[in-house]
Amino acid sequence: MMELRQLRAGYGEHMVLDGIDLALRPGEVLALLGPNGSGKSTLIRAALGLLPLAGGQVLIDGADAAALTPRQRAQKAAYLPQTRPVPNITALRMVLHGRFPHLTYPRRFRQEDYAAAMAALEQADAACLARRSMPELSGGQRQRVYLAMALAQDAPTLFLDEPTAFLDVSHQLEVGRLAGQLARQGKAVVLVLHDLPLALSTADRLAVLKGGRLLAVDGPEALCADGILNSVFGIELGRVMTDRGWRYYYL
Ligand SMILES: Nc1ncnc2c1ncn2[C@@H]1O[C@H](COP(=O)(O)OP(=O)(O)OP(=O)(O)O)[C@@H](O)[C@H]1O
Repeated sequence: MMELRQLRAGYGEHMVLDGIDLALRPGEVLALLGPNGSGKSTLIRAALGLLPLAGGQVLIDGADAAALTPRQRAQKAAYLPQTRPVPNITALRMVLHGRFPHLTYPRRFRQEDYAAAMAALEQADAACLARRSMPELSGGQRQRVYLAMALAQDAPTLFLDEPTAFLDVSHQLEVGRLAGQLARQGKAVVLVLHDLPLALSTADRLAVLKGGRLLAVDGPEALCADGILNSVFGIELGRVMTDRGWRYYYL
C-alpha cells in the first residue's frame, strides 16, 4: 500500500502541493479531482518519485519509498501519464515496454512477457491493434495502447492520469468498469478524471484538490451531499437512484 504523508512538492521556487496526506488502499478506486492546475499530475509525479519532494514522505508497504531503486518503484506502481511521445514501433512493442521492470539479465522478453502484453492489450480492448505502428493509430486507439502498457506492468498501484482522454463514450465507460475490476483484483487504482458523473459512479473514494491542498477525501454519496464539488468547480450536480445505484448529472 502506498501512503503520502505531509507531502510537499513543486517546481523550483513554485511550491504546488502542501501537506498532502493520502492513503491509496488496495482494492479501491480513488478518483483524484480538481480544477486545471490544482496539482493532480504533480501529486502523481511526486508519489512516483518522478519529482523531488520538498517535504514529507511516500511510504510503500510501510517503508520509505526514497530507499527504492527506480526499477523497484516501477514494480510497485504503474503510471499512465497525460501525454507521451509516439515512437515508431508497433503497439505490441510499446506495451512490452511495460514489462521492463520485470526483466532480469539479459533483459530479453520471455514468453510470459508476450503473454502479459497480449492479455493487457485485450483488457484495454486493443488486441486488434497489436501489429499496427503507433504513429498510424488514432488518438483514442493510442490511448488504449498506453493504458495496456500500464496494465502490462502488473503493479499493485496504478495511476491513470486522464485515461479517458480521446476515448469515445463506450470506451470511457469501459475504463470505468476496468478500474473497478482491477480494484476487485486487489489493486489500488488512482484515476484523474474531469468527468465528475463518471468519477462519482466509478470511484469508491474521491479526493478533491484545490490550490495544491486536499479539501476532502470521501465516498461519492457523502461528497455529493456535502456540496463541495459544486463549490470547487462552480457547478451544480444532481443525482438519481437507478437500478444500478446512484447516477450523477450536471444541472
Ligand atoms: N514542469 C513544470 N514546471 C513548472 N510548473 C509546472 C510544471 N508542471 C506543472 N506546473 C505547474 O504546477 C501547477 C499544477 O499543475 P498540474 O499539472 O499538477 O495540475 P493538474 O491539476 O494536473 O492540471 P490539469 O487538470 O490541467 O491537468 C500549475 O500551476 C502548473 O502551471
